[in-house]
Amino acid sequence: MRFILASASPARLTVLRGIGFDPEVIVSGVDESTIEEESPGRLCRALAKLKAKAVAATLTEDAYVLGCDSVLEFNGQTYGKAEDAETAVSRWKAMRGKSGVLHTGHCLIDTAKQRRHIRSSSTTVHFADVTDTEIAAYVDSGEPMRVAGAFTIDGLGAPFVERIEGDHGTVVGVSPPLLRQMFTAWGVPISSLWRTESA
Ligand SMILES: Nc1nc2c(ncn2[C@H]2C[C@H](O)[C@@H](COP(=O)(O)OP(=O)(O)OP(=O)(O)O)O2)c(=O)[nH]1
Repeated sequence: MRFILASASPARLTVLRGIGFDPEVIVSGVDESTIEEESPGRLCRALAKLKAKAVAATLTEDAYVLGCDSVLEFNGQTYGKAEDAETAVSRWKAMRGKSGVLHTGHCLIDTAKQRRHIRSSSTTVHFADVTDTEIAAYVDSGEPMRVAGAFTIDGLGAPFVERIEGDHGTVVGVSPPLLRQMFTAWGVPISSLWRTESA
């Protein structure tokens, strides 16, 4: 059955290909501002559901559809991407030397059997005590404005993350162990999603 990633995220596509999937990308194009939730867990799950449902509604053939959304919980606030350089600098000056929780919502839809999982995974991220100069250089790279939480764990931001508690994929944007749990709950072995060499 087709596996559709309802996300524009190159990072999510890389993770899914890395675990042997053969995902097709259909970007949902939804307006994320329509969802307001106090808790970061509820927010990322609601946004993941919005994206997956929007794409599933366009399909004429059966498929698994995965929508995701990542947010950073820090100091009691919930953050997405840094909207501009000034915001990224002030966020990093607040985050350095401290920790936050990256929550990634996952909505997995099986259109053939009309079933759905909506779950999120959370990973605590400990930030290095970076200098003003490092923050300026990192923001100048443009990366913090492209990613949830204004940092990456596998890009230019990696040296600025001291350690994590939880799975790595959750920080990048999709959690392989959570995907396994969701498919296993449906009686679908994760290995059945591995692309065959001929594909
Ligand atoms: N490579 C990498 N990307 C990250 C990391 N943390 C967050 N991101 C990226 C993954 C997603 O592209 C983005 C999270 O924003 P969203 O969940 O809103 O997804 P995005 O807007 O990119 O695409 P989508 O809304 O799913 O079509 O940040 C990281 O540690 N590494």
